[in-house]
Amino acid sequence: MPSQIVLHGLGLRKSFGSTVALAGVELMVHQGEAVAIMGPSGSGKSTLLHCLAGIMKPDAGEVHLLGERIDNLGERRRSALRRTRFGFVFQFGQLLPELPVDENVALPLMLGDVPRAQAVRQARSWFGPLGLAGMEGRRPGELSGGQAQRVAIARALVTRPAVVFADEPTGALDQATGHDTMRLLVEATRHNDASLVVVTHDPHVARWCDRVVEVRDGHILPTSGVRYAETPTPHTQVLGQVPSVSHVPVHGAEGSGR
Ligand SMILES: Nc1ncnc2c1ncn2[C@@H]1O[C@H](COP(=O)(O)OP(=O)(O)OP(=O)(O)O)[C@@H](O)[C@H]1O
Repeated sequence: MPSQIVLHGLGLRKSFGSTVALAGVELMVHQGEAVAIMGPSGSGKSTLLHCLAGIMKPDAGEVHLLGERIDNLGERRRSALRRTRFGFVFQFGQLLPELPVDENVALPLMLGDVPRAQAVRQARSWFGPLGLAGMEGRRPGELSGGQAQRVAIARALVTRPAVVFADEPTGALDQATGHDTMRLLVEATRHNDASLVVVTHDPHVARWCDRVVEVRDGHILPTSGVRYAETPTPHTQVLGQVPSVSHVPVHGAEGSGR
């Protein structure tokens, strides 16, 4: 069971004009834990993710990463933190269309001053385990939606982040592909001891996670957040054709330190 608290948001409040998006939220995420954030449209899920990830400053409350307060850092330091300690997977991958996909994965390393050849080598080590062998030189437009999301997963993990944030990572995929993508996302983050915070509407996606929290009108429901079901969660089962991630590079292979 994970024990160390990696990410802790407390008393988080955020309004947009008269719209209260977050009305005082507390959420703790433990090391290696996968947490799904669910709730109706407009309930505050993305705002919560953005506040936890340092994309947005809350109006009140605090966010701590491994015990250090991060919400009050200036934009430059929050940007550096997002690049080095966090990984992101969005609904539409958000890969750079003009770059081959190995360079897309290598980009966060290069932005952190890892030499290009080393960054690309490190990036390529993710392709086989994620079922992308042979696709390193393709452009994002030459991939299927599921393949593009696997590239996005590699890009999110290549810097050895403490936490991966995913906002509707399967929202643009059919159900079977979404299922496989979610399985890879959960397995690969866990394999690298990273925590995962995933916003989703889809209960099938949420079932892959260790814990589900329900957001309503800017609050986390007090009844949500039940941990660790007795029954095996789907990530422990053998499912379908997607290659195992047991050989995903642990901590992204050589190079940059946490
Ligand atoms: N930049 C913004 N400007 C104005 N209002 C915003 C902004 N971002 C979010 N909101 C409002 O804050 C509330 C919460 O939005 P948020 O995007 O967090 O909800 P959500 O649960 O992620 O919704 P969805 O599932 O539809 O993506 C909504 O009423 C939304 O309209």
